Amino acid sequence: MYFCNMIKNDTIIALATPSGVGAISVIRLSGENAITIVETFFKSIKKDKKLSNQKTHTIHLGHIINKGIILDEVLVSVFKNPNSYTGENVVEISCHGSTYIQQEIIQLFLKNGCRMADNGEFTMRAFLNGKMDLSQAEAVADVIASNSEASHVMAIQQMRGGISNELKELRGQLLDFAALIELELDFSGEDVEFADRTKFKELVAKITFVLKRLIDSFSFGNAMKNGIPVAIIGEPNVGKSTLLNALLNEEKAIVSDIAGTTRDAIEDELIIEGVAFRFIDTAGIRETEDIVENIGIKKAYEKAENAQLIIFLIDAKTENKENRLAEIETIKTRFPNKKLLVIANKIDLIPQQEIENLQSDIENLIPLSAKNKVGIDELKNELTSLVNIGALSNNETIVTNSRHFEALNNALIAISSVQQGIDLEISTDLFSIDIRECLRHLGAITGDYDVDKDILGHIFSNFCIGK
Ligand SMILES: Nc1nc2c(c(=O)[nH]1)N(C=O)[C@@H](CNc1ccc(C(=O)N[C@@H](CCC(=O)O)C(=O)O)cc1)CN2
Ligand SMILES: Nc1nc2c(ncn2[C@@H]2O[C@H](COP(=O)(O)OP(=O)(O)OP(=O)(O)O)[C@@H](O)[C@H]2O)c(=O)[nH]1
Ligand SMILES: [Mg+2]
Repeated sequence: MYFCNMIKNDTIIALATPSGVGAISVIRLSGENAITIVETFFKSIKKDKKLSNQKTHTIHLGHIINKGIILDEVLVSVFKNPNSYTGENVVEISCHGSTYIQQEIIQLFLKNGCRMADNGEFTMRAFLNGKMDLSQAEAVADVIASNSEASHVMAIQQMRGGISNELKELRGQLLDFAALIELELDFSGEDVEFADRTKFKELVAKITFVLKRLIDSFSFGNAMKNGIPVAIIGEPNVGKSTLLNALLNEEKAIVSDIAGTTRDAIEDELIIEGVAFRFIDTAGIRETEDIVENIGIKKAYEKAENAQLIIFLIDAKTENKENRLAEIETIKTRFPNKKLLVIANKIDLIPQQEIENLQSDIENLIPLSAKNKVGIDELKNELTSLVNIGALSNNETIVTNSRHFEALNNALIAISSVQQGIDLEISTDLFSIDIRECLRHLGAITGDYDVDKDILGHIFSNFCIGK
């Protein structure tokens, strides 16, 4: 149903700026009749100036007038098919930012030949009219959502065609080979070879290489986009919630000297040096009969399991030093594949000499006092150094979209079958199907190949209105 609207080329309208009061609001129309609809109600300050006679990419001052009543003084921008964001006729009306004016203007045009745009419908039209490919259109939503330098860099790179450029040429070359190999099949009686086998093998190897690199980039890209999850775990009362609050600079979690204060995991995001981290404070881990606390402890382990980084917090002041070393070992064996940061909290309670002893006992230990906010900056530095953001500055394509990730994996499976076919020297007609399969998955990323209408509807429904 959602999509039914979308395939029409009627004229759509939406507020392009946030709803609410602002200095100026922009109302955007797109479609065949956008210019003529606005023209009916727009009176230029220049005598006899008609919008439909104006050149594309021009701006005009005048008034929106309905039945002799001036609604507002506005600036109107005209974009003419095909030279616009959507590729259709587009008009943008910059009016004063009162919600009353916004609504009156939108209502006026709704009564006169427009309909409300669905979420993402402007960008969907840009895609359907060939202004951008599907992965670029998807990146528009990421650009809008980006809230850190890292997620912004990746989204802009994608919007400018990162993954598309990387795949376009390879897909084109594979398509050529597919055609040649299928041509050979037509001559199957005769022993002809149109497709150069050596070059074909090189291409398959190259595609495999590029796909693997893109697939590998996803876990990094995904973490950068959504924030790197950092679980804070440790025994009750060691100061996990205090640390969360100190990092966020906000009293987010309840702190008390009662062991077992935190039950539910508490999360919040913090951007450090342009990278988003998602800190997760958890229930203190211990043996207990308390049912609710036990649920919290189980959750703490789950959070650690799903995190990229684990902060294991210990109390700097303890009688039982052996026990503490054993605990660190237990955490290391329980989460062998995680980056683990061991932090000793409450150093304000012990003398300097003991801090140094601790550091020589425990490798890479970070000493701090969460309560007094001592050592927090050192922890932040450590966190950023653990995240290798080199890939970002190298301008490498990083996959952040799970739809692309899935398509890349499917393409890799298909190209691996092709590779197997080559290795086993089986007849080409048996693996030409796999070549087509690979092409199909690569094409799905850029929208060059039969992307399901439901998938399109799904992709664009996640946009905000007016985009
Ligand atoms: N006012 C306004 N600002 C905006 C947008 C918009 O639609 N309106 N954009 C919306 O996301 C972004 C800019 N993207 C745009 C991309 C293409 C065209 C455009 O008119 N393209 C034509 C002509 C290019 C030219 O010759 O200058 C074209 O592609 O043919 C406009 C905006 C961000 N800022
Ligand atoms: N002296 C000192 N006390 C601290 C420090 N950090 C936390 N505390 C105190 O330690 C007690 C426990 O702190 P919490 O942050 O609630 O500890 P927690 O690890 O979240 O405890 P649970 O939620 O019960 O697992 C509180 O009384 C804090 O004020 C510190 O750096 N120095
Ligand atoms: Mg707590």
